Amino acid sequence: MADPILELAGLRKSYGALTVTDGVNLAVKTGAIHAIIGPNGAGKTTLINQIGGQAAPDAGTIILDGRDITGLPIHARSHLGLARSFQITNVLPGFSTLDNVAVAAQAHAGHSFRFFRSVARETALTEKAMACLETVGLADRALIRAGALSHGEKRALEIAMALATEPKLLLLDEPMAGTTHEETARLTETLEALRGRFTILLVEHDMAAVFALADTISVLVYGRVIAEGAPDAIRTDPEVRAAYLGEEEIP
Ligand SMILES: Nc1ncnc2c1ncn2[C@@H]1O[C@H](COP(=O)(O)OP(=O)(O)OP(=O)(O)O)[C@@H](O)[C@H]1O
Repeated sequence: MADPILELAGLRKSYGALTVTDGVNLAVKTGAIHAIIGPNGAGKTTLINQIGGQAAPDAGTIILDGRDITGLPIHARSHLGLARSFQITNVLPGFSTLDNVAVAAQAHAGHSFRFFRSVARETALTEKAMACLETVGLADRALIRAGALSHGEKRALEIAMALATEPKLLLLDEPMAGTTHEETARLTETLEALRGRFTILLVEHDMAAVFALADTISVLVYGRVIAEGAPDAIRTDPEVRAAYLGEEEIP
């Protein structure tokens, strides 16, 4: 596979006496679906927060597409192609599903539409937003108020809003959280359809989804990557199974 789009080297972070990221090295290959799993409190969200810019590492570097982004603010990372799925709280419930995606596209790429006259600009944004909704299977919900979508549909909408920013790397922190069994299956299909078109770094507790989707799985325990590899290798790794005793079932 191609060069890594994301490289973490010697990343460290502590909260007081608690070391939450303990020398993490990680490379996400372009075009891959790369999952990070680990027991509760292993430091997965803290790691994603450092990549997204919501938390600052104490040491180490974060390289996105060859550029050191370690000290950059969130908006600069977003400009360089890093997208984190919007939280449901960022969805405007009174706006249509389509308009939510159009607003995300406009917010990110407003300047690239500046040469369009307003009607053409609106058409271009609407077409782009519609394409993102088609990608996540929400095209038939385009004109419905976002507030009226089901929980699973809102999660799909968040992904569409992130896709509208044309990310080089999409960070997904627990996209299946709170979804029903059917919604999880649908979201798994949605993410499967993104394979090869987008590079995804996924934190997810739903092990069936992770093992179905991931090309590579990194296992984080107490802030360290204890194992990394293809799902089949991770599934049978004795250290991984020991770390998961009493936690989620590994399929
Ligand atoms: N802002 C903070 N201040 C202090 N401690 C924190 C902070 N954020 C996280 N922690 C602690 O760091 C540890 C790792 O938390 P984190 O949320 O990154 O783990 P996680 O692997 O995402 O957990 P989960 O699977 O339960 O979501 C936990 O012990 C948590 O209590």
